[in-house]
Amino acid sequence: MCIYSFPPFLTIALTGTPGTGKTQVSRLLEKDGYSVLHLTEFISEHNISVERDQERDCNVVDMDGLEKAVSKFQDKIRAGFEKKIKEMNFSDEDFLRYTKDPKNLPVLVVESHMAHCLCDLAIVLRSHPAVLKERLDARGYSEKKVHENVLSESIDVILCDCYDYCRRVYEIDNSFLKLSETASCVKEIIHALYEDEFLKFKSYISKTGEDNSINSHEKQINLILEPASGLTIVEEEGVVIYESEYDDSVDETNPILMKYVPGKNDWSNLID
Ligand SMILES: Nc1ncnc2c1ncn2[C@@H]1O[C@H](COP(=O)(O)OP(=O)(O)OP(=O)(O)O)[C@@H](O)[C@H]1O
Repeated sequence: MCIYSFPPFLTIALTGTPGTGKTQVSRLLEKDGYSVLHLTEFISEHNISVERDQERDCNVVDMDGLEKAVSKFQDKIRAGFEKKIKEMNFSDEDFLRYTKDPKNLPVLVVESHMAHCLCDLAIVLRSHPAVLKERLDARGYSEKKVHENVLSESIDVILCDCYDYCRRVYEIDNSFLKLSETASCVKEIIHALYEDEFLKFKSYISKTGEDNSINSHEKQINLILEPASGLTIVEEEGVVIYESEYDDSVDETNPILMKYVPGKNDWSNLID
């Protein structure tokens, strides 16, 4: 589920099969000043696991409880950004320049192999199965657990999930990238995505004649953007919420799916 206001606050999933580097890469982002939520830590801090799956050697999570807790956390971070922005009298151009600094970017990166279930935008880290196997073996995982994860990466399980849950999905194959290079790719996508969503929302507002001043936060502006099929629009108190039906009927969902090739992407393709 996502809620739109202007300027947009985006929640972006950094997802991928275990071992693809989400934790390490997100630590690098954090160091640079990006807001990051590490879901696994968040779940244990908030006691959201309901039981232990002994066979799979992992915790079973209460997804409703998790969604509520993340949404509360997201509201807190968003309010912090909005308070800061409100105090400054930016033009749109100045605002975009200001958000080039990660500390000022109204984006929350949620890092976990299930982060995409909570976000409508996703960056998927991918690694060649042979590379992934090496990394997971080095962690001392059981043969069964390594096999399950390598198989899952081979048949695009997380990517397919993203395709169901999210409206925009980006893949980065980091098999032959350094961690810092992977982090640079992620940063480039985050900023391009933010700018694109900002301009798209702005253009919508201009067309509909809504108040387009970025200081008009008191009133959240109605933004009716075309949802990907499979998403329904719900309007609550002037805020538009896109709800995805998380069931088999959404397999016709058509998010933008892009492979990120460092230095080769033409971001004008981002605009749908
Ligand atoms: N180019 C690379 N990109 C990502 N990880 C890399 C790379 N090269 C080596 N690694 C190593 O692979 C491992 C990835 O572990 P990490 O915990 O970040 O993965 P993860 O996707 O967060 O896994 P989990 O979901 O289990 O937390 C680390 O030990 C990291 O140093």
